[in-house]
Amino acid sequence: MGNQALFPPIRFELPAGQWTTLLGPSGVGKTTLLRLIADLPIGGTFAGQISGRRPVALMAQDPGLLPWLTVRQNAALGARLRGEAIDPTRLGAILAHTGLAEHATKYPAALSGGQRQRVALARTLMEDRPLILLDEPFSALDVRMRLAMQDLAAGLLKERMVLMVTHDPAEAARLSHNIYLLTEAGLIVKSVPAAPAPRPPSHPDVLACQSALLTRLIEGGPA
Ligand SMILES: Nc1ncnc2c1ncn2[C@@H]1O[C@H](COP(=O)(O)OP(=O)(O)OP(=O)(O)O)[C@@H](O)[C@H]1O
Repeated sequence: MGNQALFPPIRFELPAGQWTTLLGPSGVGKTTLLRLIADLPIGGTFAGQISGRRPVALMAQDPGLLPWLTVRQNAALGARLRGEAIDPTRLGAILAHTGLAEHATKYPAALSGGQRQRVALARTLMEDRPLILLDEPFSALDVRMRLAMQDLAAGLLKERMVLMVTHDPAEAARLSHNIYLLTEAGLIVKSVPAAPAPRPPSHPDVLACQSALLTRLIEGGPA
């Protein structure tokens, strides 16, 4: 950004049908990377190449709900903006699975932060896109809800190409097929547990992966 590069040249691939997770210190450029992939403006210039772009759904850090629309209308916003028919069965199921059915007619101002985040998740899950970008999608949720939403997203996005940014090593260890750590020195590939995702949070391999990530994040420093 500005005259200074955020990080040195990096290269990575997003395999289809896999969940790829990006961790790293605050301000290193994770959101910028998502915005680049989504072809959205960034606060600087980009030198590089992104190949094989696909139609994308981005769930940003800020839920970005429209205050004059209800939960139900916000969740279906993508189709509404494109002038497409909304599948009421799919919408009803996603609102039910995200625990929002009873809040469907409320407006964002009447929701908690976690409920707002779930509306943003519901909106992203409603988007039938091959590439899904998630920026700290579960950060505002309590532990039980977080696990439930992780399982829901992992199930609904199984066939998709997913790139998630998170600060939570436990989340990364549970959900990922590939884990990258972005630092000022470059991109570090981390190993993932062998068990199929989503993995139980207390599985020994998940705890070991979580611990290794935590250690690396605490240590910081160059790759
Ligand atoms: N629109 C912008 N204009 C100028 N600089 C920006 C802009 N957006 C982000 N930056 C800067 O670019 C750097 C990377 O920001 P980015 O949001 O990608 O970090 P991040 O790794 O996602 O951080 P966090 O974990 O805190 O969300 C930061 O130093 C930030 O201040």
